[in-house]
Amino acid sequence: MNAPAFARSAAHAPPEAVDGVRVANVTVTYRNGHTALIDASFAIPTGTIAALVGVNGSGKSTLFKAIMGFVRAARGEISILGLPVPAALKRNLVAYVPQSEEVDWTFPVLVEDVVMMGRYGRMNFLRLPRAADHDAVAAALDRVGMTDFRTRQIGELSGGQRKRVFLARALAQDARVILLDEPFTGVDVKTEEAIIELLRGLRAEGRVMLVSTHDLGSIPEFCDRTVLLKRTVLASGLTSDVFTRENLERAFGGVLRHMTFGSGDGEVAMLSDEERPLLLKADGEPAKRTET
Ligand SMILES: Nc1ncnc2c1ncn2[C@@H]1O[C@H](COP(=O)(O)OP(=O)(O)OP(=O)(O)O)[C@@H](O)[C@H]1O
Repeated sequence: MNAPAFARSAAHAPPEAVDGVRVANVTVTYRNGHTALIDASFAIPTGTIAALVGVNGSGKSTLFKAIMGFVRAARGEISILGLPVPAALKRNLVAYVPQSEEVDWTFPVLVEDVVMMGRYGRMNFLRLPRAADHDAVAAALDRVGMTDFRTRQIGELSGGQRKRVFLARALAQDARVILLDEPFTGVDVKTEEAIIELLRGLRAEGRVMLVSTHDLGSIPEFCDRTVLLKRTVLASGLTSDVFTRENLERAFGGVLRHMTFGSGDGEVAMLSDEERPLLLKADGEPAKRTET
């Protein structure tokens, strides 16, 4: 895991290397002619939590859509565990945990039904769940601590509980690659910690989590790798290598609030586009956050 070879760009990785997710020279153009991603390349090994970071409109959702097969790459290739996207989707290898805004919460559906959707890919067209499907749903709900809510309407849950239900859907599917779109928005610190702990457990099982987030401050704590996007991949690799002041300033330009405290060796810069700022020491290394 985390062999130095993976820190190199996908374009330079040896062709025989099988990555969790490998994006090579991908360009995506929407029907209206807008090119949202240009020549994007990176590779993430299995057993990794990777952050996908960039300003609004930098192409994070577009990249997710390309990995999910919702939009086609005009150029380049995406492979998942060494398979092209259609083959990976057919094997139920990829799951998506959506942003809250993408879901119609008034739709009357029970928590256990949402989680059962993760099993659809394994059922025939009648979608009649078998014992194994019910067992997988129960295990997934248990793992995210939502068993007691299984017969509740999804619309009755809090933001953090909804996230956990969609994570349970990905677990019921037994996805090897899980794409999480802003998993911490509207989630309290305790739930965020619980989700991070869960992601660490999934990493230990060799899964890949690609997490789109604006929480710069929490990324060094739980994401081993980072992909910095700005219509293309500005940098990718180990978070400690990618999270430099220079890279972040290139990715965020004037968007970040930027303050400097102290002077000389004790100087700390704060970069933030959200409520959890990233602190950088004078040497450019991320500073440890202390909880208040
Ligand atoms: N269906 C579409 N048709 C045309 N252009 C689109 C479409 N979806 C997104 N875009 C454009 O592509 C660019 C990248 O959008 P994308 O949604 O991937 O950004 P993002 O990084 O996910 O942003 P955010 O942080 O706001 O979610 C934007 O300029 C957006 O306007």
